Amino acid sequence: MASVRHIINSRWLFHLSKPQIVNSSLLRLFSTSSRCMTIMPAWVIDKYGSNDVLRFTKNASFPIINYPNEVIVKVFAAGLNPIDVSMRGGYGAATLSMKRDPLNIKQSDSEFPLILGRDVSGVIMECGLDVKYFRERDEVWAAIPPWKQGSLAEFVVLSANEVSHKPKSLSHTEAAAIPYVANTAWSALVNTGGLNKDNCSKKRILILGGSGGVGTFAIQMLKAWGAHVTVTCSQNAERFVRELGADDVVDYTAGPVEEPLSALEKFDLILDNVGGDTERWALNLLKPWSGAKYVTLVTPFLQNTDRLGIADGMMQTAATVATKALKHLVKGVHYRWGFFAPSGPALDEVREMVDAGQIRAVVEETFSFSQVPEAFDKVEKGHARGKTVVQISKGGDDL
Ligand SMILES: NC(=O)C1=CN([C@@H]2O[C@H](COP(=O)(O)OP(=O)(O)OC[C@H]3O[C@@H](n4cnc5c(N)ncnc54)[C@H](OP(=O)(O)O)[C@@H]3O)[C@@H](O)[C@H]2O)C=CC1
Repeated sequence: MASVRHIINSRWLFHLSKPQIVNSSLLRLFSTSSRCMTIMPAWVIDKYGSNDVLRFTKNASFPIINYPNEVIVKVFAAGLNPIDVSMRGGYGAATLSMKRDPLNIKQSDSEFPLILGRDVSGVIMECGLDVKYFRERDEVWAAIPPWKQGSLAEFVVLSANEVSHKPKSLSHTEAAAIPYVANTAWSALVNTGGLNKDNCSKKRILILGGSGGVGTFAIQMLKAWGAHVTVTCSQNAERFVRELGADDVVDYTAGPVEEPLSALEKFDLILDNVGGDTERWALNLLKPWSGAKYVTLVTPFLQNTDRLGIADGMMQTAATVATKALKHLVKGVHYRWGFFAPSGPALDEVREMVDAGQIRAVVEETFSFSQVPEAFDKVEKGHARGKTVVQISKGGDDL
């Protein structure tokens, strides 16, 4: 399925390489039907700050299909992630603003009003003319890149290559709990870590921070692929992560976690969802000279560009990662940074695992569209046990 989609969508590259040929008078020609809606309800922010910058409006700009490979999705449910809380406070603004497509933000140079929310489950309302893999009324799920307007709104526009058909076995609320953490775990474990369903069966994987969004997904995917999975989490999450499939569980609240971990057989890959001082000891837990990798999701990349500007921030980042990679390479282990990467084809593969009963959605709490500030409060307090989801509009099968 994914390969068919790759072939079909290779046509997009021509159009995407020439965005300058698109002008406003041509925009409507790219979509299969005309629209009369110009505004929609959404939660927006007009400046960076704490929860009080969140503002509900009925007059947010309706998304427009600016490129022929785009689709408009009516949002039934939106998942929240720690990055939404960070972006509300201005995290990544320098880099993300640079990546924002001027055709997909308002005519002003500003990113505001900005719509947060990175996960969506909903139904396709409109397709660009080059979209072959999807049709109007298809039920879909997707993770929205942080440089695009988000899903805390009634509609969102996405590239078709970011979108995937939703698993039939999940409600929209459940489906909205998966795409962002799935695309992140996939990028870190598959693209960066080199794991796949065929090479995991004899591998020992350590997940630092297993009880949150990324961890709960990663445990299930790795167990479906036959890996042995060790997890660190709080003592009160032990049963929860074991139910998801974790083989060994180490309580990080009981004392320095590196001591019990070093008593275990060494690992082939470590996924670090915690950061901080973990780098000081975690790489010693890998099997040296065997291709073993440490992949951390907690990187200073966006902080560097926020603090130093794009050019200096990127130079600082490159220098930091190169120095660390070299330092560990001489000890026989690989040091890597992992990043979220939007991918509809990866979600196609995840859908198959979900519909086969190998991965379940872990929804910790749901909120209504009027409760978005409360949902942010929940995520900001931390101690996640799975995902927080906002139900956006009536009409989904579960709403
Ligand atoms: N680089 C990238 O592109 C991306 C990076 N990330 C980053 O990855 C990290 C994980 O994301 P996500 O899973 O969504 O976050 P969540 O907030 O959903 O989960 C974090 C989990 O870690 C647990 N935890 C906290 N401290 C420790 C510790 N010292 N040891 C073990 N567990 C701990 C928390 O529970 P408790 O405190 O109760 O123990 C919580 O369950 C975040 O820092 C996020 O910013 C996420 C996505 C993309």
